Amino acid sequence: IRQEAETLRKQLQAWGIAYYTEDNPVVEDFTYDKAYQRLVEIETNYPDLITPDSPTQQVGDEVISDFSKVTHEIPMLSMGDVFSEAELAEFENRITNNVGGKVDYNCELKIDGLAISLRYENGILVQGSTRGNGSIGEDITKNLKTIPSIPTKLKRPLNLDVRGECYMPKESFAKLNETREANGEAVFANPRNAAAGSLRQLDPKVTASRKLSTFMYNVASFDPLESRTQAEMLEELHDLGFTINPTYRVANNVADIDAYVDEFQRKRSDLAYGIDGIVIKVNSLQLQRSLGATVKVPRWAIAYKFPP
Ligand SMILES: COc1nc2nc(N)nc(N)c2nc1C
Repeated sequence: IRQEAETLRKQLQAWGIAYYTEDNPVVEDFTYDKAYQRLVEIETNYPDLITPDSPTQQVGDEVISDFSKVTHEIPMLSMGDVFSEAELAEFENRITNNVGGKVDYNCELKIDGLAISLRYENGILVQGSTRGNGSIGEDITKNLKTIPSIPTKLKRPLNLDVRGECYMPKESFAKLNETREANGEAVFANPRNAAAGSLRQLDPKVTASRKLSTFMYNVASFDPLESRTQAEMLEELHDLGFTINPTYRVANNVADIDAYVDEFQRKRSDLAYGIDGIVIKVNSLQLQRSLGATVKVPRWAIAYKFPP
């Protein structure tokens, strides 16, 4: 029993380090939980086997492993997905019927990264967080402040929440995995996991070393902005100091949307970052507001997903 307790302690400690500091779980949560429960069972029956360094004694454990929580005043929505141009036409039909006429759309690349929200007060970055479940995310302000493309001070003293995608460029991803492999560490499966793991680091210096970047695409503003359309909003974000993805394009009909989709399905492998599809949004912000959202997704936007 003493030997079993010792082995369990060593395993849980090694797994805990990989999970909490490398954010790179080397075992399924289930395996970790089973071992943890067995150790608790042994220590309950044989208290003299409890050691101060046992994972069951590290009360601070849950603190270092968890970031403090952030409530999104304006929920961070996800989006409905479509997988064919026929479904895309159905989306456009729904909008036309709902609005009672043809509208313009803004087409944007769907970056394969991690959704983040940046909170500015009087133009100063005061908080940065992950989407989480849409209403409650994790406070990763310190980590986000290490990313060069995120302005800590805006060109205007505005109060706003800006949403966008944090991603790891393909090249940084390849280099990171080369280094990890050379150091005998587990490699990340894809740039999205690498970005997520790098953002959820407890040590901002590790985040800073991962060469992350951002494309911002949405403003949940508390101060009125000038822009009247999605495309103008992207330009306004750019003028405020954010990095936006310049490939966006206004489309007036389904044929133009299909052309954009086909173009970037072809260009996908040449891009410096991963994309998992295209986002098509009603361009008029006033129409976006009047179309509104369901509990989980906006009615005025759809994601056309590429095959993996
Ligand atoms: C309006 O909501 C959204 N807009 C988006 N736009 C782009 N370009 N990429 C996304 N991943 C995205 N995601 C969401 C939830």
